[in-house]
Amino acid sequence: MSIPTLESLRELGPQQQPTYPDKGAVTSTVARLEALPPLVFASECDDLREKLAAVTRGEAFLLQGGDCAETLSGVTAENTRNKVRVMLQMAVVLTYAASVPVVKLGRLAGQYAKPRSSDTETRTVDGEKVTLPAYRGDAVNGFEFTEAARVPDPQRLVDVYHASAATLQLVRALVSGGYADLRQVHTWNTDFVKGSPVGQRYEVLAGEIERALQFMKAIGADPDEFHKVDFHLSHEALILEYEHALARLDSRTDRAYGLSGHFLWIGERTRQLAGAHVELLSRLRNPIGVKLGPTTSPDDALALAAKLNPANEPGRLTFITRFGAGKIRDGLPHIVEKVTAEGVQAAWVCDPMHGNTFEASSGYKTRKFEDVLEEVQGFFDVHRRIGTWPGGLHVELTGDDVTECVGGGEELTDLDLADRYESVCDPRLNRVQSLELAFLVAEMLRQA
Ligand SMILES: O=C[C@H](O)[C@H](O)COP(=O)(O)O
Ligand SMILES: C=C(OP(=O)(O)O)C(=O)O
Ligand SMILES: [Mn+2]
Repeated sequence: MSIPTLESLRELGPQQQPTYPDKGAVTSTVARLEALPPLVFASECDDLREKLAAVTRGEAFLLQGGDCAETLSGVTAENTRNKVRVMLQMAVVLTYAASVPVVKLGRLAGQYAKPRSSDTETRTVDGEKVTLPAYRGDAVNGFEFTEAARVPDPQRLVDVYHASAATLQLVRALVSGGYADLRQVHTWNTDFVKGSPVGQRYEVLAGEIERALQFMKAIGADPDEFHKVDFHLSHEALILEYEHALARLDSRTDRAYGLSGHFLWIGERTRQLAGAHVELLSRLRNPIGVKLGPTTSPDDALALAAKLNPANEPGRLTFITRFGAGKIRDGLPHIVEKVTAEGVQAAWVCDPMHGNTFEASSGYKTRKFEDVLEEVQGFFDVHRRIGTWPGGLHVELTGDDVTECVGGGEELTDLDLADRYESVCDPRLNRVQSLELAFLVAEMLRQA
């Protein structure tokens, strides 16, 4: 299938796009991006598609996680390593406690553009109400609350490309250079997390794994799987100029791939069947996802599957449901039932974050750990009742000790949010909360 032109996509009236004041600068940025090499390889996307086919068949579990919004200034070795590390710890917990292979997928190296519910943001500055364009992610404009920062600048797309390349390079080094080797299972448990109750629980599990590895070594078994780990990268394919410029024909097969990341997803606000995002991703060969919120009808899901995966190939399409803790038990079943009854091949993944956001009395956007957990439990219960496989978890998390979501074992409250609230968009689980979630989900998985 050919790649549609950028012009034809723009004619579809895409949602959630920046309004760039300087059209000439957009044209030259797109030309620059088109000339740059792809960030990932088509064969890596194919590998991930195979792994997601195993998820679709109920033979593996997907762990997808990372920031709501990456920032250009956040591209440091420490920040990236911390995110990879918490994902590795969570994956080990899930794999070991539930005996299920875990497919690891970062919301990383490209997650820089944000859809917003309002085009503007109003704050009180020096006693006066000031309204400016909303922050739409570092790919679009600056977070700083000034008129100048909030003007969309296409040059940022090139900055995002280079920041993603740097992140990718570091992730590849961490993954292939020994850091992700299973024999490092103890060394991932460091600093603040190590002393926490969940860190101690992890320590016990890591000890068991180490003994098992020593036993394997003693009997002469040392499979490759202990030394290397697969880790793929994903982001929401939102800004058409960027995604289109990095859509390339694969020389092996002459098929089009979106080579800005391995897995691309379509957000809740841009999943219109006749919209530009669905059109572009329908032409790309990557494994792709679509977020499904509480307004989705079973027919919407079927139509999306028909358009995005006409060959009904397992691994190609992942539905990421994000209903909210109070809606999932009523809203999800009829979608899963109808999609399953029609024989549609799709992986089902739970995003327990985006339906559970609220504003704390302190004004911070937050989520309750208990709501996150309740949505995951609802997701597992629905799939168990229908007999379908709860294929994975999609979470906003960070490897740092932030205070953005309330609750959890540390019992963070509204009053704690100001201590270390660093997200520029949605609140993320911190490292302790992430690990706690992994243990709780492992228990649900064991029962599934
Ligand atoms: O990450 C998702 C969206 O960009 C985010 O939830 C939008 O939040 P808003 O309602 O503050 O715009
Ligand atoms: C924008 C996001 O989610 P959704 O499209 O589900 O609102 C997100 O994943 O950050
Ligand atoms: Mn988000």
